[in-house]
Amino acid sequence: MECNIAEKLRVYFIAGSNNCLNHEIQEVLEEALKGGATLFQFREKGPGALQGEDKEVLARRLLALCHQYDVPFIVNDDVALMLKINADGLHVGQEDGDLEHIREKTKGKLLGISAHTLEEAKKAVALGADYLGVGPIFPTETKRDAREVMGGNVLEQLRANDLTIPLVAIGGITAENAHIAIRAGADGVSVITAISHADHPQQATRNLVEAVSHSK
Ligand SMILES: C=C1C=NC(C(F)(F)F)=NC1=N
Ligand SMILES: [Mg+2]
Repeated sequence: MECNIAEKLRVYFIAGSNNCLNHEIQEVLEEALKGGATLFQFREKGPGALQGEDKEVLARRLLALCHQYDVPFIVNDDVALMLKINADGLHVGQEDGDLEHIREKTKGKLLGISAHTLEEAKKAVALGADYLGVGPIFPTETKRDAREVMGGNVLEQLRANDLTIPLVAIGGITAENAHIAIRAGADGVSVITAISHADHPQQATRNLVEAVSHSK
């Protein structure tokens, strides 16, 4: 991953097959890529999520689509799948099993780790994360076990404590509130619902790209 990671985090679309209501995930992803999404995370979990072979087949198809648009493909949680399909990176939460060796397991790949507090952020930096996912910034319907809503506070606290690692905000983010996360110190925003539930995912993505670039 030669590119500037902070740039890649600008509009980070995250989805699994069960997040896409109006269209198939492949259609939604292609629309998001056309709309300027800079990174994609395959997060196949929760009710109705695919498993095993079906999950791998879908992952391979979406990875190929991302690479047609020169956008890196990140896998959520599933290290084995990430390695098996040679994805571009992995995103894990602090509770996702033994993180002690996660850096060596993901050598040469992009590694994102979730952080909800300054302490968790420092731990993730020590583990060798390339970026941190910080949130939930606003209330979210998507992640059922989300921690308490934080607004821009933790982002500001991380920057005030001289953390310079690339940060992406997550949790209830829309084109209307994205500027709050960027002004608080995030390099970009990640979204599930704002794109996956949109009637027009390409326009929804364009709106997010605009909102982020006008907040810088
Ligand atoms: C729980 C999560 C927190 N942050 C992120 C990301 F935006 F990628 F950093 N992805 C997740 N799945
Ligand atoms: Mg997780």
